[in-house]
Amino acid sequence: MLNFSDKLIEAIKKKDSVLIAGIDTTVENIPDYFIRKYYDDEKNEIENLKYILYEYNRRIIDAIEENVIGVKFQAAFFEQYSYYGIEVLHKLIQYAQSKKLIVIFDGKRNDISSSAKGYSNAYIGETALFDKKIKFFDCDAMTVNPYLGEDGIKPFVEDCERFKKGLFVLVKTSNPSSKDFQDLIVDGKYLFEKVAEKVHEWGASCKGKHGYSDIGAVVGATQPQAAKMIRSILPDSFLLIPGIGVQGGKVEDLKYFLDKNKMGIIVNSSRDIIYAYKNHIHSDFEKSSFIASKNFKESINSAIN
Ligand SMILES: O=C(O)c1cc(=O)[nH]c(=O)n1[C@@H]1O[C@H](COP(=O)(O)O)[C@@H](O)[C@H]1O
Repeated sequence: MLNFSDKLIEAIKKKDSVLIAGIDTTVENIPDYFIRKYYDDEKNEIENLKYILYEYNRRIIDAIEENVIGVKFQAAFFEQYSYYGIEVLHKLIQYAQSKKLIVIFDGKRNDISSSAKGYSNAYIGETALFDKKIKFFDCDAMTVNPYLGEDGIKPFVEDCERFKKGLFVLVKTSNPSSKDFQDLIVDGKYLFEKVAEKVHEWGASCKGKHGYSDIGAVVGATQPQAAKMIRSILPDSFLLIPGIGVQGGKVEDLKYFLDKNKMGIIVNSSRDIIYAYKNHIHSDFEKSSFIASKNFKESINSAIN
């Protein structure tokens, strides 16, 4: 079985893309014509939710799959619909896996180690159930929050080693308030630099055959200055870069995130892809998302090659 970092590298080469589509769909943003077509008055809201939320995202995945290496599912968008949403998430993860896409679970999870282990079991590891061990979600990677420190991260790192999975630790996030804590000075360094140093340490035991670590960092596209500093601390980690487009991150700044081989990045875009129909690219939502993802892939490639 390939390490996560090797899987990423192979997918990037095969598809000539570093693009990840963020599946962050809410029902109110699904086009009216789609809802009118599929809403069944004979069924209740929940049954309609489950069908429409699944079907819209499934079709988006079909439309964009040749332009992206994977999908990132943001848990909040599914959790807001209670366990009905989680059921849809589970089905969509399986669908993306059947298409050989890389699946990232974005829940920014963490807790004390015993609880962190439960999150890790669910999304990248396995859960003991009677006399069996079950891989419930079996995603390729997940996002984690480092605020609790090393003992909260270790259960995830151990599962990465054991199951060849990946982690993306929040190092410098894309939002304006990321400065509140992440830019505090500790021992003469920014706190995000300290976190990056830890990510480097945690990743030392999980390296793939290409020499990249399976423990990566989340660095917002809106943070090119921080990215330069983080890259020097993390020369062989993948950076997951969200925040391009709607949040103000620019494709031209991606060069600051690259490693010495001009690699080591994956770039997420959510709303600009899943709701591309709102930009009137095409009358059909699937074609709109296809065109948006293709344009995105190409503009990223010309900015980083
Ligand atoms: O971990 C993330 O994915 C993440 C970290 C971060 O710093 N900023 C950030 O926007 N994200 C996620 O990336 C996605 C960005 O969505 P768009 O702004 O619509 O492309 C959302 O799912 C966010 O939750």
